[in-house]
Amino acid sequence: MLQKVIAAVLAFLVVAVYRWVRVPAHLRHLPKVPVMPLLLSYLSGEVEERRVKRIIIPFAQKARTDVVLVFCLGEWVVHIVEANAAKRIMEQRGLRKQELPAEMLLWRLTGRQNVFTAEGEMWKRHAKIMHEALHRTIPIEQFAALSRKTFALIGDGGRVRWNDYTHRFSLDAVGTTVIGYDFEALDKPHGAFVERYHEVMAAISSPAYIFLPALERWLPRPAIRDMVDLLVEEFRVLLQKKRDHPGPDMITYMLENPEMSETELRDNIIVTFMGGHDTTAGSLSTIVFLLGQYQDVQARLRAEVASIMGSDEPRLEHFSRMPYLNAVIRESMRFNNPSNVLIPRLSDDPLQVGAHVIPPDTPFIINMCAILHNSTSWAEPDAFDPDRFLNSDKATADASWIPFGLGPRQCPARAFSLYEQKVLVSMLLREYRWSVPKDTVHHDYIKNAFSPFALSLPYDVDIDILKLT
Ligand code: HEM
Repeated sequence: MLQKVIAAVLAFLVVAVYRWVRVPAHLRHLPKVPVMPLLLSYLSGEVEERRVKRIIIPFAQKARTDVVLVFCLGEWVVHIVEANAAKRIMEQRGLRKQELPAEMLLWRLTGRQNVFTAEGEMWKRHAKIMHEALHRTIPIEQFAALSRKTFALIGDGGRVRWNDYTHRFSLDAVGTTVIGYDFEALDKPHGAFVERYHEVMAAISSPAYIFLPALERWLPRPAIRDMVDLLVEEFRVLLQKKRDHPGPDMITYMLENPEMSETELRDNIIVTFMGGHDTTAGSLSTIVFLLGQYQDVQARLRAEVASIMGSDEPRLEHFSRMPYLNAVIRESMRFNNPSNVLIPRLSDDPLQVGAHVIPPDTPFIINMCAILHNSTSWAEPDAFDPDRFLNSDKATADASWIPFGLGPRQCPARAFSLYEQKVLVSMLLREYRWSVPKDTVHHDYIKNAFSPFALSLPYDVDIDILKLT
């Protein structure tokens, strides 16, 4: 009897799983990444970047395709893995971001009335204000002041956990320049606000709740919800303070705009805060790690910085005369691209990609990680080689370099973030020399922490740093 029950339960489970992972009829013409390795990867909590490099890229290469079907969050999603195909698609009209599951706690934090999630007229209004605010000036002096503050903390050097500094640096950079509020992350790493933010993000990032958002209904987390609400309230208070003490920042600029409602203002502060620091921090962790690993690149870059900037304060015009710095940053952002995938999109119309047609209303993802490591665009994609942005491959390399996204919704803070990185890296090179310890955890490849937004955030980036005399 017991055997029959077990057999029935097993049969039921097999049928349920088969139905769950079965490709719908209208997508069966597309090359499908095998589902079992994907499921094992999700279950093991593997980060997006590894999954793409280990499973998706090899499959696409073998199948010689620019389009693959990937099972994710209970549905089949089309991934675009080649730069030209991605560009053509993102220029199409009638694209919209797919709404992620409503249960996700993330929405309680960010709301939905912000430039990141809005569509149509609301998005145009928000994007215009954000674009103007971010392009008024590039706060080079503020980036330089924060770099000096970081060096004061590092002192004469020794072994330094660099990713900790990059997070504090980039949080204060976005705080003081965009939001107009000093979170004092460099001065007070354990300040109440910063701690609460990290706690909330760790809870939101729980892989189980990311891959099965319905858990939020089945196993609700009231204590975490309260913490999220408290954080949202802190952002509201911050907005009120900005009303009373306006300054030369993006939030003041938004407040001057009569069309922005209170909720829109608050939601935009939160997404700018979130989008504005982890990405750049991840990138700065990668660059400095790679410069520590490739001593020849570090020495060559230091020589360029010395010849152009000397001992001057960094100025905008210095950076247009530093092609190698530009190449190193581009190559680092390609090698361990900070943001791996764009938010899934839907199209009202069928989309033609080479020989394949993506039916209307099918979720598709621009897989930036796969594109930035696709061997049709990049010779030896797994090698760190800044010269590819300077030599005869430069035109192809520049055209396929898409870490800030594509189309009208690409990152409005691209220049802001690149200058933030250029200032810190050039000043660091003038101040210090560094190397990677032999026992680094990143020996075979750069290890990134799990991120609910599929970011590449290297952890435990220790460097041995020495002050130059
Ligand atoms: C290395 C640094 C950064 C990277 C790699 C990056 C990457 C991206 C990407 C790929 C997108 C497009 C997302 C999509 O279309 O699905 C995006 C959008 C966005 N980013 Fe960034 N970003 C960075 C820094 C920043 C900073 C510093 C800020 C704010 C100060 C910022 C604010 C935004 C906003 C508001 C959007 C939404 C734009 C829209 O939907 O119209 N980003 N970013």
